[in-house]
Amino acid sequence: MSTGPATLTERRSGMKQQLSDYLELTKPKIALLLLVCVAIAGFYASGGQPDIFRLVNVIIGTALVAASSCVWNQCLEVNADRRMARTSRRPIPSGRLSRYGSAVFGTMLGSVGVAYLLATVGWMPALIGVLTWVLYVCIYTPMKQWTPWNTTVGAIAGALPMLMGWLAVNPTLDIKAISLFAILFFWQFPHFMAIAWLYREDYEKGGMQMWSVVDRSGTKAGLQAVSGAMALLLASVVPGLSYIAMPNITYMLLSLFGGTIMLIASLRFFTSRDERTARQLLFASLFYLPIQLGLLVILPSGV
Ligand code: HEM
Ligand SMILES: CC(C)=CCC/C(C)=C/CC/C(C)=C/COP(=O)(O)OP(=O)(O)O
Repeated sequence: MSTGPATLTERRSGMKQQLSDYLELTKPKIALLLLVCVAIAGFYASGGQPDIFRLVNVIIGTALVAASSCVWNQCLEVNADRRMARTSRRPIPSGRLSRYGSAVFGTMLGSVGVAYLLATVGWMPALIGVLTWVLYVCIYTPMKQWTPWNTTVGAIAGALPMLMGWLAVNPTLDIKAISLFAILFFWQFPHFMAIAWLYREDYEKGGMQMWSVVDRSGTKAGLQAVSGAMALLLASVVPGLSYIAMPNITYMLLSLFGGTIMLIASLRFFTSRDERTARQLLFASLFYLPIQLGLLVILPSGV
């Protein structure tokens, strides 16, 4: 053990580690996909001709508020995270960052994010940002310990950023805005039921009441995945039903194709309920979403 003063190299690598720990607290991979969703919602809401500054501003503001919510989520879940293998190496449970310092960091991110949204894209996206934060941190996070319905609440929080992207460029929420929200909402059921099954032992150790924990047979998790995938398939077709111009048949056919793959992966998971089909479903969900949303950009349907 070294007792002397830290060398410059040691201090530099300590700082690098701290920076990467703070970054890890913001769950950057989830945030990245979420921001792609926000960007696509904004692009789509503007009929393919967005005010680029508003779009960039809503992405920056949402990134800050979402990062804040993820930091606070980990400040509140430190005891559960410590008990689960998947999360025990996170910066707070492993002791690399303090809970207090992280809470300050999370509060700063959130305050700057809300102020930024207010200043650049107006009160509507800012209000949805605050509501999403409250739903995720104050309701979903503690709810994980009480009831498996937590996922439904988490999925509302996961889908609301779509409306932030939309409202930043278009003040009217129409059927297409609602269908974008619905796509992201229903997508989370196959996405998360696969995860809930893969980590069911971990979740049990952490005291988390997921469907895969309260029903060890996996039937309920499987049913939730299949129901979510069915609703997703229907919701994904809606943006193609243009009521001004012609329905966009290419978009609708490709959406039906993608939705069917998600449904087949969910049905396979439901019938087999094993590691392989759960991993395939998780993998399919992570591929499906950017492709499905990308279709909205490359095959616009007369917003
Ligand atoms: C009920 C809602 C959700 C829950 C409970 C949930 C939970 C999780 C968990 C636990 C993982 C880690 C899986 C692993 O370690 O193998 C994960 C991965 C992932 N999730 Fe979700 N998620 C939800 C919604 C979302 C949303 C809304 C997005 C973005 C639009 C998203 C994007 C991702 C991505 C990109 C990954 C892979 C990256 C990684 O492993 O960290 N998730 N999700
Ligand atoms: C604008 C704003 C506030 C956006 C926030 C949206 C957001 C981060 C949604 C995430 C959805 C979600 C429930 C993820 C899983 O968290 P988890 O706590 O179950 O994951 P974990 O077990 O890995 O911690």
